[in-house]
Parts: sequence; structure tokens; C-alpha cells
Amino acid sequence: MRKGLLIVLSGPSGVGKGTVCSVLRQKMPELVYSVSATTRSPRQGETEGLNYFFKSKDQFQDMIARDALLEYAQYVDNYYGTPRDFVEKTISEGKDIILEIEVQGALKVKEKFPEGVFIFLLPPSLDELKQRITGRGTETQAVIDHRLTVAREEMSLLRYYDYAVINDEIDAACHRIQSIVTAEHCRRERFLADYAELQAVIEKA
Ligand SMILES: Nc1ncnc2c1ncn2[C@@H]1O[C@H](COP(=O)(O)OP(=O)(O)OP(=O)(O)O)[C@@H](O)[C@H]1O
Ligand SMILES: Nc1nc2c(ncn2[C@@H]2O[C@H](COP(=O)(O)O)[C@@H](O)[C@H]2O)c(=O)[nH]1
Repeated sequence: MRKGLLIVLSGPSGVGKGTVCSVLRQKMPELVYSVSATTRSPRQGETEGLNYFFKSKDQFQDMIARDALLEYAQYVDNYYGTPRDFVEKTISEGKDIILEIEVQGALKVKEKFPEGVFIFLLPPSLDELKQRITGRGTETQAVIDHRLTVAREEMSLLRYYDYAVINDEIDAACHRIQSIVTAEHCRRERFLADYAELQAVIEKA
């Protein structure tokens, strides 16, 4: 069976990854969403198993020791990681999966899955990024400042990604990501065309 696409969506805190992903999930119900593990405390309205698997530090370290994480990273004051089995099972069933993760983790995924599709979500400006993360109202000013400092480092690693998508408007950003996914499927068809008749023509050329 053909493997599904492993899509990684990164970008600085507050750029709108979570917002874009939740709209994408409505527009592309066939796209599977990877739920991460984290040591961060739940925000108001967040649900165990839906937004994150919330873990203690000991539980998270146990996941690392069991090699249960495809990647993990320490981001600001907490650990975040992608459960391995779910990702591997999903792509082996031919389904596309999206990981919404920060840059250090994304680069680790790239080492293991260079065939993945790496998308960086950018803000229209740094001022807008500050307004979004502040306006969300979920972090203290100290954490916001730390996240904005990390954001500058993260944006300097944009060159390792396959695509940059500016999140100016949510629907427009989603449309760009949908176009990338469609294009990546078409790109893979070059290698996967499995109609004997077509293959014979392609090989002769
Ligand atoms: N295109 C947009 N235009 C205006 N506001 C937006 C847009 N996209 C997201 N937002 C708003 O920006 C804030 C941050 O968005 P969101 O929580 O999705 O960011 P994030 O990248 O997932 O952040 P984090 O990495 O910290 O989890 C939210 O209040 C959201 O409503
Ligand atoms: N390396 C990983 N980064 C992850 C994962 N899950 C989420 N994240 C990223 O962490 C920051 C902070 O998230 P927040 O929910 O506390 O705002 C953000 O950039 C997320 O994308 C993961 O499994 N691995």
C-alpha cells in the first residue's frame, strides 16, 4: 500500500498553527492530526487526548526511555513530543498525517523522514505576531517574551523547510496548505504510477 504523507507544520508561537490546523481539519477531514505529549499544564478549554496528552515530567521521561516518541524537544519551560506509533501506523495505512510542532522537533523528524513535507507558517509581520500571542491571553508576559525571543531563532531556520506559508488570513493560509498537499500527491505520482500500461510508456521515454 502507498504510504500517506507526513506533513509537519511549524512556526513561531502565536503565528496561528493551532487555529489553521483546526480549520484545516474541517476542510480536509481525511487528514489525521497527531496529538502530542507535553509536560505543560492544560489551558482553559483544552482536553486530554484531543489537544495534548498531558504528562508529568516522570511520565514524559518514561516515554523517552521507551523510545515511544518520534521526536521531542524542550521548548521554553516544558517538554513536547510526538507519539511514534500513531504516526507510523497512520502513514503505513496510506493516510496523511499532520504534526504541529516547533522547529527543533521538526528538524529531528526531517532526519528520520526526509520524504516528509515541511511547512513553515509565517506571520505577516513581527508586530502582528506579538499582537496575536498577547491577544490570546494564555501566557504570562515573561513567557510571551521568552517565546518571542525563541521565535526569532526559529524563523532563522526557515531555509530547512520545503514551503513557507504566510498566515495573513486563516482561510487563505489553509487554502495554500491544501494546495501544497495536492501538489505533493501529484509529485509522488511520478514515482508511484502503477498502471502497467502507463509505466511502459514512461519507461520508454
Ligand atoms: N490569520 C489570523 N489572523 C488574525 N488572528 C489570527 C490568525 N491566525 C490565528 N490568529 C489568532 O492568533 C492567536 C494565536 O493563534 P494560535 O493559538 O493558533 O497560534 P499557535 O501558532 O498555535 O501558537 P502556539 O505555538 O503558542 O500554540 C489566536 O488568538 C488566534 O485566534
Ligand atoms: N517538538 C515538538 N513541539 C511541539 C509538539 N507539540 C506542540 N509543539 C510545539 O510547542 C510549542 C508550544 O506549544 P503550546 O501549545 O504550549 O503553545 C508550539 O510551537 C507547538 O507547535 C511536539 O510534539 N513536539
